[in-house]
Amino acid sequence: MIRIEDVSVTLGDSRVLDGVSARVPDGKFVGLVGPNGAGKTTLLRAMNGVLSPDSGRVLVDGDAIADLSSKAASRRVATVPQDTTLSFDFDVRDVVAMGRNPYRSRFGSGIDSSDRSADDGENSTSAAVVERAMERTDVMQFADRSITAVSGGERQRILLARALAQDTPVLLLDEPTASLDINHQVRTFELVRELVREGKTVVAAIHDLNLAAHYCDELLLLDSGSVLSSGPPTDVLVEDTLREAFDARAVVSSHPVTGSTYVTALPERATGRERDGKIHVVGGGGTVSRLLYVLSAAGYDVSVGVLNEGDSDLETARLLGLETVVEEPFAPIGSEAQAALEGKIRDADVTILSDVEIGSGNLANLEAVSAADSVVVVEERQFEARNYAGSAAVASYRELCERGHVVPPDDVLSAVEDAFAGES
Ligand SMILES: Nc1ncnc2c1ncn2[C@@H]1O[C@H](COP(=O)(O)OP(=O)(O)OP(=O)(O)O)[C@@H](O)[C@H]1O
Repeated sequence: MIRIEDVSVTLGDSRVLDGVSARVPDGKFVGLVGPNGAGKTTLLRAMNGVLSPDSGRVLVDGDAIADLSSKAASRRVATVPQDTTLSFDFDVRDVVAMGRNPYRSRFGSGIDSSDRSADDGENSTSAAVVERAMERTDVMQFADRSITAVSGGERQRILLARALAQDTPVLLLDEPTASLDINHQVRTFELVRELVREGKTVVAAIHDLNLAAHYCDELLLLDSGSVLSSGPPTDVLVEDTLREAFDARAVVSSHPVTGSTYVTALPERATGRERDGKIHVVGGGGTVSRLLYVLSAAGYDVSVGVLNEGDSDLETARLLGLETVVEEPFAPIGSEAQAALEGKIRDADVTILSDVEIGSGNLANLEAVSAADSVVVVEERQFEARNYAGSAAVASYRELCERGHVVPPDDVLSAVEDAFAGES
Protein backbone atom coordinates (compact mmCIF):
# COMPACT_ATOMS: atom_id res chain seq x y z
CA MET A 1 0.00 0.00 0.00
CA ILE A 2 1.25 3.48 -0.87
CA ARG A 3 -0.11 6.26 1.31
CA ILE A 4 0.39 9.83 0.25
CA GLU A 5 -0.34 11.98 3.28
CA ASP A 6 -0.91 15.71 2.87
CA VAL A 7 2.16 16.19 0.66
CA SER A 8 3.21 19.74 -0.22
CA VAL A 9 6.20 20.67 -2.36
CA THR A 10 7.52 24.11 -3.28
CA LEU A 11 9.97 24.44 -6.15
CA GLY A 12 11.50 27.85 -6.72
CA ASP A 13 8.68 30.25 -5.89
CA SER A 14 5.82 27.97 -6.78
CA ARG A 15 3.73 25.66 -4.68
CA VAL A 16 3.84 22.66 -7.01
CA LEU A 17 1.99 20.21 -4.75
CA ASP A 18 -0.46 21.53 -2.23
CA GLY A 19 -1.70 19.07 0.38
CA VAL A 20 -2.01 16.00 -1.83
CA SER A 21 -3.40 12.90 -0.14
CA ALA A 22 -4.17 9.58 -1.79
CA ARG A 23 -3.93 5.84 -1.29
CA VAL A 24 -2.78 3.27 -3.79
CA PRO A 25 -3.80 -0.25 -2.76
CA ASP A 26 -1.43 -3.16 -3.42
CA GLY A 27 -1.80 -4.79 -6.81
CA LYS A 28 -3.60 -1.87 -8.43
CA PHE A 29 -2.75 0.27 -11.44
CA VAL A 30 -3.41 3.94 -10.77
CA GLY A 31 -3.14 6.55 -13.52
CA LEU A 32 -2.02 10.08 -12.66
CA VAL A 33 -3.78 12.41 -15.06
CA GLY A 34 -4.03 16.16 -15.32
CA PRO A 35 -2.96 19.08 -17.47
CA ASN A 36 0.65 20.10 -18.15
CA GLY A 37 2.29 21.43 -15.03
CA ALA A 38 -0.34 19.92 -12.68
CA GLY A 39 2.35 18.25 -10.57
CA LYS A 40 2.30 14.63 -11.81
CA THR A 41 6.07 14.27 -12.22
CA THR A 42 6.67 16.03 -8.91
CA LEU A 43 4.32 13.63 -7.13
CA LEU A 44 6.10 10.63 -8.68
CA ARG A 45 9.42 12.07 -7.47
CA ALA A 46 8.00 12.43 -3.97
CA MET A 47 6.79 8.83 -4.19
CA ASN A 48 10.20 7.39 -5.06
CA GLY A 49 12.01 9.43 -2.42
CA VAL A 50 14.08 11.51 -4.86
CA LEU A 51 12.37 14.63 -3.58
CA SER A 52 11.55 15.33 0.07
CA PRO A 53 8.23 17.10 0.57
CA ASP A 54 8.18 20.38 2.52
CA SER A 55 5.44 18.83 4.57
CA GLY A 56 3.53 15.58 4.56
CA ARG A 57 4.99 12.18 3.66
CA VAL A 58 4.74 9.20 1.37
CA LEU A 59 4.59 5.79 3.02
CA VAL A 60 5.44 2.67 1.05
CA ASP A 61 4.57 -0.50 2.93
CA GLY A 62 4.39 1.49 6.13
CA ASP A 63 7.74 3.30 5.90
CA ALA A 64 8.28 6.91 4.90
CA ILE A 65 10.16 6.55 1.64
CA ALA A 66 12.19 9.72 2.33
CA ASP A 67 13.58 8.12 5.51
CA LEU A 68 14.85 4.97 3.78
CA SER A 69 18.40 4.66 2.45
CA SER A 70 18.54 5.04 -1.30
CA LYS A 71 19.33 1.34 -1.61
CA ALA A 72 16.37 0.35 0.55
CA ALA A 73 14.09 2.74 -1.36
CA SER A 74 15.33 1.29 -4.67
CA ARG A 75 14.32 -2.17 -3.56
CA ARG A 76 10.78 -1.01 -3.02
CA VAL A 77 10.19 1.45 -5.82
CA ALA A 78 11.47 1.44 -9.42
CA THR A 79 10.91 4.44 -11.68
CA VAL A 80 10.91 5.00 -15.42
CA PRO A 81 11.45 8.74 -15.84
CA GLN A 82 9.86 10.97 -18.47
CA ASP A 83 13.22 12.17 -19.74
CA THR A 84 15.05 9.04 -20.82
CA THR A 85 18.13 10.74 -22.26
CA LEU A 86 21.29 8.98 -21.12
CA SER A 87 24.63 10.50 -21.90
CA PHE A 88 26.92 7.62 -20.98
CA ASP A 89 27.99 5.06 -23.53
CA PHE A 90 27.00 1.67 -22.07
CA ASP A 91 25.63 -1.36 -23.84
CA VAL A 92 21.89 -1.80 -23.50
CA ARG A 93 22.33 -5.02 -21.51
CA ASP A 94 24.52 -3.16 -18.99
CA VAL A 95 21.93 -0.40 -18.67
CA VAL A 96 19.22 -2.96 -17.90
CA ALA A 97 21.58 -4.72 -15.47
CA MET A 98 21.89 -1.45 -13.51
CA GLY A 99 18.42 -2.33 -12.24
CA ARG A 100 20.20 -4.98 -10.13
CA ASN A 101 22.45 -2.43 -8.36
CA PRO A 102 20.29 -2.23 -5.21
CA TYR A 103 21.00 -5.93 -4.69
CA ARG A 104 24.76 -5.79 -5.19
CA SER A 105 27.20 -5.62 -2.30
CA ARG A 106 29.14 -2.42 -1.90
CA PHE A 107 32.35 -4.18 -2.91
CA GLY A 108 32.71 -5.36 -6.50
CA SER A 109 29.90 -7.02 -8.32
CA GLY A 110 29.07 -9.74 -5.79
CA ILE A 111 25.42 -10.30 -5.03
CA ASP A 112 24.28 -9.01 -1.67
CA SER A 113 23.17 -11.82 0.62
CA SER A 114 19.78 -10.16 0.84
CA ASP A 115 19.30 -10.36 -2.94
CA ARG A 116 15.80 -11.73 -3.28
CA SER A 117 16.64 -13.36 -6.57
CA ALA A 118 19.51 -15.24 -4.92
CA ASP A 119 17.02 -16.53 -2.40
CA ASP A 120 14.88 -17.75 -5.23
CA GLY A 121 17.42 -20.38 -6.17
CA GLU A 122 19.65 -21.27 -9.06
CA ASN A 123 17.36 -20.30 -11.90
CA SER A 124 16.70 -16.75 -10.72
CA THR A 125 20.13 -15.25 -10.94
CA SER A 126 20.51 -11.56 -11.65
CA ALA A 127 21.43 -12.39 -15.24
CA ALA A 128 18.21 -14.30 -15.68
CA VAL A 129 16.16 -11.43 -14.22
CA VAL A 130 17.85 -9.06 -16.65
CA GLU A 131 17.21 -11.35 -19.64
CA ARG A 132 13.57 -11.79 -18.67
CA ALA A 133 13.11 -8.02 -18.29
CA MET A 134 14.57 -7.50 -21.76
CA GLU A 135 12.34 -10.14 -23.27
CA ARG A 136 9.19 -8.72 -21.73
CA THR A 137 9.92 -5.25 -23.03
CA ASP A 138 11.00 -6.49 -26.48
CA VAL A 139 14.51 -4.99 -26.35
CA MET A 140 16.60 -8.15 -26.60
CA GLN A 141 17.61 -7.29 -30.17
CA PHE A 142 19.45 -4.19 -28.89
CA ALA A 143 21.28 -6.00 -26.06
CA ASP A 144 24.79 -5.48 -27.40
CA ARG A 145 24.24 -2.06 -28.88
CA SER A 146 25.22 1.20 -27.18
CA ILE A 147 22.39 3.00 -25.39
CA THR A 148 23.39 6.09 -27.39
CA ALA A 149 22.55 4.26 -30.62
CA VAL A 150 18.86 3.50 -30.07
CA SER A 151 15.76 5.57 -30.80
CA GLY A 152 13.80 7.50 -28.14
CA GLY A 153 11.02 4.89 -28.08
CA GLU A 154 13.52 2.03 -27.85
CA ARG A 155 15.30 3.82 -24.99
CA GLN A 156 11.99 4.18 -23.17
CA ARG A 157 11.45 0.41 -23.39
CA ILE A 158 15.05 -0.22 -22.25
CA LEU A 159 14.49 1.92 -19.15
CA LEU A 160 11.29 0.01 -18.47
CA ALA A 161 13.39 -3.17 -18.69
CA ARG A 162 15.85 -1.65 -16.19
CA ALA A 163 12.94 -0.90 -13.83
CA LEU A 164 11.66 -4.47 -14.18
CA ALA A 165 15.14 -5.83 -13.47
CA GLN A 166 14.98 -3.84 -10.22
CA ASP A 167 12.28 -6.34 -9.18
CA THR A 168 10.38 -4.02 -6.84
CA PRO A 169 6.83 -4.32 -5.55
CA VAL A 170 6.11 -0.76 -6.75
CA LEU A 171 6.65 0.60 -10.24
CA LEU A 172 6.34 4.30 -11.08
CA LEU A 173 6.11 5.32 -14.72
CA ASP A 174 6.25 8.88 -16.00
CA GLU A 175 4.54 8.99 -19.40
CA PRO A 176 5.62 5.42 -20.18
CA THR A 177 4.32 5.41 -23.74
CA ALA A 178 5.02 9.01 -24.77
CA SER A 179 7.58 8.03 -27.43
CA LEU A 180 6.14 4.68 -28.38
CA ASP A 181 4.46 3.64 -31.61
CA ILE A 182 0.89 2.38 -31.34
CA ASN A 183 1.94 -1.28 -31.24
CA HIS A 184 4.42 -0.75 -28.41
CA GLN A 185 1.98 1.52 -26.56
CA VAL A 186 -0.52 -1.30 -26.36
CA ARG A 187 2.17 -3.90 -25.63
CA THR A 188 3.54 -1.76 -22.80
CA PHE A 189 0.14 -1.24 -21.21
CA GLU A 190 -0.70 -4.94 -21.62
CA LEU A 191 2.62 -5.72 -19.93
CA VAL A 192 1.78 -3.33 -17.09
CA ARG A 193 -1.58 -5.08 -16.62
CA GLU A 194 0.23 -8.42 -16.53
CA LEU A 195 2.64 -7.07 -13.90
CA VAL A 196 -0.32 -5.84 -11.87
CA ARG A 197 -1.96 -9.28 -12.13
CA GLU A 198 1.30 -10.72 -10.80
CA GLY A 199 0.95 -8.43 -7.77
CA LYS A 200 2.89 -5.27 -8.61
CA THR A 201 1.51 -1.88 -7.68
CA VAL A 202 1.87 0.59 -10.53
CA VAL A 203 1.38 4.36 -10.68
CA ALA A 204 1.80 6.01 -14.05
CA ALA A 205 1.48 9.59 -15.26
CA ILE A 206 -0.53 9.28 -18.46
CA HIS A 207 -1.62 12.06 -20.80
CA ASP A 208 -3.84 9.95 -23.02
CA LEU A 209 -7.08 9.84 -21.03
CA ASN A 210 -8.51 7.03 -23.12
CA LEU A 211 -5.52 4.75 -22.58
CA ALA A 212 -5.67 5.66 -18.89
CA ALA A 213 -9.39 4.86 -18.74
CA HIS A 214 -8.92 1.56 -20.52
CA TYR A 215 -5.97 0.22 -18.55
CA CYS A 216 -6.06 1.79 -15.06
CA ASP A 217 -8.06 0.54 -12.10
CA GLU A 218 -8.26 4.05 -10.71
CA LEU A 219 -7.30 7.56 -11.70
CA LEU A 220 -5.96 10.45 -9.66
CA LEU A 221 -6.68 13.74 -11.39
CA LEU A 222 -4.28 16.52 -10.37
CA ASP A 223 -4.92 20.15 -11.14
CA SER A 224 -2.61 22.96 -10.03
CA GLY A 225 -0.95 20.76 -7.44
CA SER A 226 -4.14 19.48 -5.82
CA VAL A 227 -6.30 16.38 -6.25
CA LEU A 228 -9.37 17.43 -8.19
CA SER A 229 -10.88 13.97 -8.38
CA SER A 230 -9.96 10.34 -7.75
CA GLY A 231 -11.55 6.93 -8.15
CA PRO A 232 -12.57 4.59 -10.98
CA PRO A 233 -12.17 6.13 -14.47
CA THR A 234 -15.95 6.46 -14.90
CA ASP A 235 -16.13 8.64 -11.77
CA VAL A 236 -13.16 10.83 -12.64
CA LEU A 237 -13.64 11.35 -16.36
CA VAL A 238 -16.82 13.39 -16.34
CA GLU A 239 -17.44 16.38 -18.54
CA ASP A 240 -17.61 19.10 -15.88
CA THR A 241 -14.45 17.88 -14.17
CA LEU A 242 -12.58 17.71 -17.48
CA ARG A 243 -13.65 21.23 -18.32
CA GLU A 244 -12.43 22.44 -14.94
CA ALA A 245 -9.09 20.64 -15.14
CA PHE A 246 -8.23 21.00 -18.82
CA ASP A 247 -10.32 24.01 -19.73
CA ALA A 248 -11.55 21.97 -22.68
CA ARG A 249 -14.88 20.84 -24.04
CA ALA A 250 -15.12 17.08 -24.07
CA VAL A 251 -17.81 14.48 -24.52
CA VAL A 252 -17.60 11.37 -22.38
CA SER A 253 -19.15 8.15 -23.62
CA SER A 254 -18.24 4.51 -23.71
CA HIS A 255 -16.09 3.17 -26.50
CA PRO A 256 -18.16 1.16 -28.98
CA VAL A 257 -15.56 -1.62 -29.21
CA THR A 258 -13.91 -1.84 -25.78
CA GLY A 259 -16.74 -0.48 -23.63
CA SER A 260 -14.21 1.65 -21.69
CA THR A 261 -14.94 5.22 -20.73
CA TYR A 262 -14.06 7.29 -23.78
CA VAL A 263 -13.28 10.99 -23.95
CA THR A 264 -13.68 12.90 -27.20
CA ALA A 265 -12.21 16.39 -27.03
CA LEU A 266 -14.14 18.96 -29.04
CA PRO A 267 -12.66 22.13 -30.46
CA GLU A 268 -13.62 25.27 -28.62
CA ARG A 269 -16.66 26.99 -30.06
CA ALA A 270 -15.77 29.47 -32.74
CA THR A 271 -15.48 32.96 -31.40
CA GLY A 272 -18.22 35.36 -32.27
CA ARG A 273 -21.88 34.90 -31.59
CA GLU A 274 -22.99 32.11 -29.34
CA ARG A 275 -24.37 29.18 -31.29
CA ASP A 276 -26.95 27.90 -28.93
CA GLY A 277 -29.70 26.85 -31.33
CA LYS A 278 -31.28 23.42 -31.64
CA ILE A 279 -30.75 21.41 -34.78
CA HIS A 280 -32.32 18.11 -35.74
CA VAL A 281 -30.60 16.05 -38.43
CA VAL A 282 -32.56 13.60 -40.58
CA GLY A 283 -30.26 11.24 -42.43
CA GLY A 284 -28.07 8.26 -41.66
CA GLY A 285 -26.71 5.07 -43.11
CA GLY A 286 -23.19 6.16 -42.20
CA THR A 287 -23.38 9.46 -44.09
CA VAL A 288 -23.95 12.08 -41.37
CA SER A 289 -21.18 11.39 -38.86
CA ARG A 290 -18.99 14.25 -40.04
CA LEU A 291 -21.97 16.60 -40.15
CA LEU A 292 -22.90 15.68 -36.57
CA TYR A 293 -19.33 16.34 -35.44
CA VAL A 294 -19.08 19.68 -37.25
CA LEU A 295 -22.39 20.92 -35.86
CA SER A 296 -21.75 19.85 -32.29
CA ALA A 297 -18.18 21.18 -32.42
CA ALA A 298 -19.68 24.50 -33.52
CA GLY A 299 -21.69 24.48 -30.30
CA TYR A 300 -25.19 23.68 -31.52
CA ASP A 301 -27.52 21.46 -29.55
CA VAL A 302 -27.83 18.61 -32.06
CA SER A 303 -30.22 15.65 -32.23
CA VAL A 304 -30.42 13.03 -34.96
CA GLY A 305 -32.81 10.36 -36.20
CA VAL A 306 -34.51 8.21 -36.99
CA LEU A 307 -31.43 5.97 -37.00
CA ASN A 308 -31.52 2.21 -36.97
CA GLU A 309 -29.62 0.42 -34.24
CA GLY A 310 -26.32 -0.72 -35.82
CA ASP A 311 -25.93 2.38 -37.99
CA SER A 312 -22.40 3.80 -37.56
CA ASP A 313 -23.95 7.28 -37.40
CA LEU A 314 -25.66 6.16 -34.20
CA GLU A 315 -22.28 5.27 -32.68
CA THR A 316 -21.01 8.71 -33.62
CA ALA A 317 -24.06 10.39 -32.11
CA ARG A 318 -23.53 8.45 -28.88
CA LEU A 319 -19.82 9.31 -28.80
CA LEU A 320 -20.74 12.96 -29.18
CA GLY A 321 -23.41 12.67 -26.50
CA LEU A 322 -26.24 13.70 -28.83
CA GLU A 323 -29.92 12.96 -28.40
CA THR A 324 -31.11 10.32 -30.81
CA VAL A 325 -34.32 8.85 -32.17
CA VAL A 326 -33.69 5.14 -32.66
CA GLU A 327 -35.46 2.27 -34.36
CA GLU A 328 -34.73 -1.48 -34.31
CA PRO A 329 -32.07 -2.76 -36.75
CA PHE A 330 -33.32 -2.84 -40.36
CA ALA A 331 -36.90 -2.05 -39.27
CA PRO A 332 -39.03 0.63 -40.95
CA ILE A 333 -39.91 3.63 -38.79
CA GLY A 334 -42.58 2.57 -36.30
CA SER A 335 -45.22 4.82 -34.79
CA GLU A 336 -43.24 5.45 -31.61
CA ALA A 337 -40.12 6.56 -33.48
CA GLN A 338 -42.26 8.61 -35.86
CA ALA A 339 -43.83 10.47 -32.93
CA ALA A 340 -40.39 11.05 -31.37
CA LEU A 341 -39.09 12.34 -34.70
CA GLU A 342 -42.00 14.77 -35.02
CA GLY A 343 -41.32 15.99 -31.50
CA LYS A 344 -37.63 16.60 -32.21
CA ILE A 345 -38.43 18.49 -35.41
CA ARG A 346 -41.00 20.60 -33.55
CA ASP A 347 -38.42 21.48 -30.89
CA ALA A 348 -35.64 22.25 -33.37
CA ASP A 349 -34.94 25.72 -34.73
CA VAL A 350 -33.51 24.21 -37.88
CA THR A 351 -33.98 20.75 -39.38
CA ILE A 352 -31.34 19.35 -41.71
CA LEU A 353 -32.33 16.77 -44.27
CA SER A 354 -29.08 15.13 -45.28
CA ASP A 355 -28.83 13.34 -48.58
CA VAL A 356 -31.69 10.96 -47.89
CA GLU A 357 -32.99 8.48 -50.39
CA ILE A 358 -36.30 9.56 -51.88
CA GLY A 359 -38.85 6.81 -52.05
CA SER A 360 -42.12 5.60 -50.61
CA GLY A 361 -40.29 4.19 -47.57
CA ASN A 362 -39.19 7.71 -46.71
CA LEU A 363 -42.44 9.55 -47.24
CA ALA A 364 -43.25 9.70 -43.53
CA ASN A 365 -39.79 11.14 -42.83
CA LEU A 366 -40.20 13.78 -45.52
CA GLU A 367 -43.64 14.76 -44.33
CA ALA A 368 -42.35 15.13 -40.79
CA VAL A 369 -39.62 17.46 -42.07
CA SER A 370 -42.16 19.53 -43.95
CA ALA A 371 -43.51 20.64 -40.56
CA ALA A 372 -40.11 22.12 -39.62
CA ASP A 373 -39.68 25.84 -38.98
CA SER A 374 -36.60 26.07 -41.10
CA VAL A 375 -35.05 23.49 -43.40
CA VAL A 376 -31.56 22.97 -44.79
CA VAL A 377 -31.31 20.27 -47.45
CA VAL A 378 -27.89 18.71 -47.95
CA GLU A 379 -27.50 17.41 -51.48
CA GLU A 380 -24.40 15.87 -52.96
CA ARG A 381 -26.13 15.84 -56.33
CA GLN A 382 -28.52 18.29 -57.94
CA PHE A 383 -32.13 17.26 -57.47
CA GLU A 384 -32.70 16.98 -61.21
CA ALA A 385 -29.69 14.72 -61.56
CA ARG A 386 -31.35 12.20 -59.30
CA ASN A 387 -33.93 11.63 -61.99
CA TYR A 388 -36.71 10.34 -59.78
CA ALA A 389 -40.06 9.44 -61.27
CA GLY A 390 -43.04 11.35 -59.89
CA SER A 391 -44.37 10.12 -56.59
CA ALA A 392 -45.74 11.59 -53.39
CA ALA A 393 -42.22 11.32 -51.85
CA VAL A 394 -40.59 13.14 -54.74
CA ALA A 395 -43.22 15.88 -54.63
CA SER A 396 -42.69 16.28 -50.92
CA TYR A 397 -38.92 16.41 -51.34
CA ARG A 398 -39.16 18.92 -54.20
CA GLU A 399 -41.29 21.15 -52.01
CA LEU A 400 -38.69 20.99 -49.20
CA CYS A 401 -35.93 21.90 -51.63
CA GLU A 402 -37.87 24.90 -52.84
CA ARG A 403 -38.58 26.07 -49.31
CA GLY A 404 -35.17 25.51 -47.70
CA HIS A 405 -31.49 26.11 -48.37
CA VAL A 406 -30.11 23.41 -50.66
CA VAL A 407 -26.38 23.09 -50.13
CA PRO A 408 -23.50 20.65 -50.72
CA PRO A 409 -22.12 18.99 -47.56
CA ASP A 410 -19.21 21.40 -47.13
CA ASP A 411 -21.53 24.42 -46.93
CA VAL A 412 -23.85 23.15 -44.21
CA LEU A 413 -22.44 25.26 -41.40
CA SER A 414 -22.82 28.52 -43.27
CA ALA A 415 -26.32 27.50 -44.46
CA VAL A 416 -27.29 26.78 -40.86
CA GLU A 417 -25.93 30.15 -39.78
CA ASP A 418 -27.99 31.82 -42.52
CA ALA A 419 -31.07 29.90 -41.38
CA PHE A 420 -30.51 31.10 -37.80
CA ALA A 421 -30.00 34.61 -39.06
CA GLY A 422 -33.51 34.37 -40.49
CA GLU A 423 -32.49 34.62 -44.08
CA SER A 424 -34.34 31.51 -45.17
N1 LIG B 1 12.86 22.97 -10.46
C1 LIG B 1 11.74 23.67 -10.58
N2 LIG B 1 11.65 24.95 -10.18
C2 LIG B 1 10.52 25.64 -10.27
N3 LIG B 1 9.37 25.14 -10.76
C3 LIG B 1 9.39 23.87 -11.18
C4 LIG B 1 10.56 23.06 -11.13
N4 LIG B 1 10.26 21.85 -11.61
C5 LIG B 1 8.95 21.89 -11.98
N5 LIG B 1 8.44 23.09 -11.72
C6 LIG B 1 7.05 23.51 -11.95
O1 LIG B 1 6.22 22.68 -11.19
C7 LIG B 1 4.97 22.47 -11.86
C8 LIG B 1 4.67 20.99 -11.90
O2 LIG B 1 5.60 20.34 -12.71
P1 LIG B 1 5.48 18.79 -13.02
O3 LIG B 1 6.61 18.44 -13.93
O4 LIG B 1 5.32 18.03 -11.76
O5 LIG B 1 4.10 18.78 -13.82
P2 LIG B 1 3.44 17.61 -14.69
O6 LIG B 1 2.03 17.47 -14.24
O7 LIG B 1 4.28 16.38 -14.64
O8 LIG B 1 3.47 18.27 -16.13
P3 LIG B 1 3.57 17.63 -17.62
O9 LIG B 1 2.25 17.00 -17.90
O10 LIG B 1 3.80 18.83 -18.47
O11 LIG B 1 4.71 16.65 -17.62
C9 LIG B 1 5.13 23.11 -13.23
O12 LIG B 1 4.44 24.34 -13.23
C10 LIG B 1 6.61 23.31 -13.36
O13 LIG B 1 6.87 24.46 -14.16
